[in-house]
Amino acid sequence: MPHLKYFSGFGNEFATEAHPGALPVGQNSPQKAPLGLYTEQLSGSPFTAPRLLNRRTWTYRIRPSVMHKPYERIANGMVRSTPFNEVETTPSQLRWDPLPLPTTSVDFVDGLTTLAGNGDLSMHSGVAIHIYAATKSMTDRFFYSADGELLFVPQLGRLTLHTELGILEITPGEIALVPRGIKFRVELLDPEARGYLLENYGAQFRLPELGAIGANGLANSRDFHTPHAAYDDRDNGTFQVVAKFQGNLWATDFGHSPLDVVAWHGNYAPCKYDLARFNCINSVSFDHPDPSIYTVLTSPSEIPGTANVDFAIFPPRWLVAEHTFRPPWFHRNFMNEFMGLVKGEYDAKAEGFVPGGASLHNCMSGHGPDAETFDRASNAELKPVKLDGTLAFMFETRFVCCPTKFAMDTAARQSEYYTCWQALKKNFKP
Ligand SMILES: O=C(O)Cc1cc(O)ccc1O
Ligand SMILES: [Fe+2]
Repeated sequence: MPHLKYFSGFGNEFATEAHPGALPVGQNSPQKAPLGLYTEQLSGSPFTAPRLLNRRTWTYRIRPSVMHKPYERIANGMVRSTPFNEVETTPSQLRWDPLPLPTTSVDFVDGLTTLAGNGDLSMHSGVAIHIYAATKSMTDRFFYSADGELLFVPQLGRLTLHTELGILEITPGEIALVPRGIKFRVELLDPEARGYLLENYGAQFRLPELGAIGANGLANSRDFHTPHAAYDDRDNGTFQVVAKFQGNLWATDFGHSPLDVVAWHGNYAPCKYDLARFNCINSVSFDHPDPSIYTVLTSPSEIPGTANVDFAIFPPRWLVAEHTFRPPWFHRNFMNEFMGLVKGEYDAKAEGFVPGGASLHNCMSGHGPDAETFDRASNAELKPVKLDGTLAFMFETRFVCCPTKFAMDTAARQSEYYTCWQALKKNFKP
């Protein structure tokens, strides 16, 4: 793989050509596009979206995207979509071990398993939470979701995402965003890959407002990286494109690689971000702040402050709060919390929440530190402590997250999860 080149900045206007002269100058659709290319616009928002939210990219490609046979339904495998009503959603706390890696040769698409979701994709609201687990690269196979944008959170194994607009390499500790509709194939750089994949049916992820924090901090725009144009000029054989459309998988054959964009300009493009760049802000006086302080990206809804989904991380950080119970407090929330762990340990759980695993605490369901953590943190000497070698994250969403039947029935579900709180003692001494 040649050294990959990226632009810096979140949601910027970029212009890139993989071949000199491929990008028209001063206009979008010349009578004849340069180098015999086809012009095609890809809109990620309505044409009339306000400038701040308007997303579109002009592509100059070897063939237009329309050149393919009709799509036909293929099996959905373990992929699920709205309505998430296979089982009645329990108010109980749920937790899972990591899903096992495939023992056979399975690519990213075939290795997708949906754990939970909410909302209504046809109404552009809610999310689906999938786990990917793959042992094989996609070569002549491509995927896109018309249902939502995709947020990759790798936990095991490096990936190369070959997208229509360029190539991104991501490693555990980094994330990638692939906008709705953009085709890609996933190559494995290691023998096995596993991670979390959030499908966001709602408004596109953006950087959160910083309010009193000011002009800098949390995830800084310049640390998001968008690839330069790169094209694949293969037209020997068949190239299967799998579309996720209205909750179902459909497939068709192209006579050429759909990743044939030689040049593009615009602001609707994939990007990646190294979570180690997150400028983490925390209490330097007392008390444990609300986890909104850890928001990397937000997908707002029409109700102020009520995200369709927030992506928050719990990265390595110093804990210095005085006269404070430092781990997360016991709580019951309006919002619904799906958590995953990329590496290390999470400070609210002494055991059982392991890398590749997941937990789900839905609306108003009590949760917080397990008994061992409560005991330890209540008695710990409050010197400065570095929480290191850890990376947990949360998909926090306004709607109850409904587990799939698979998620409830799988042997990976920890049916004894509730016991981690049962040893909490009565300490009340009036
Ligand atoms: O572990 C959790 O439940 C997530 C979480 C973390 C935190 O620091 C405060 C509140 C919260 O819900
Ligand atoms: Fe919580």
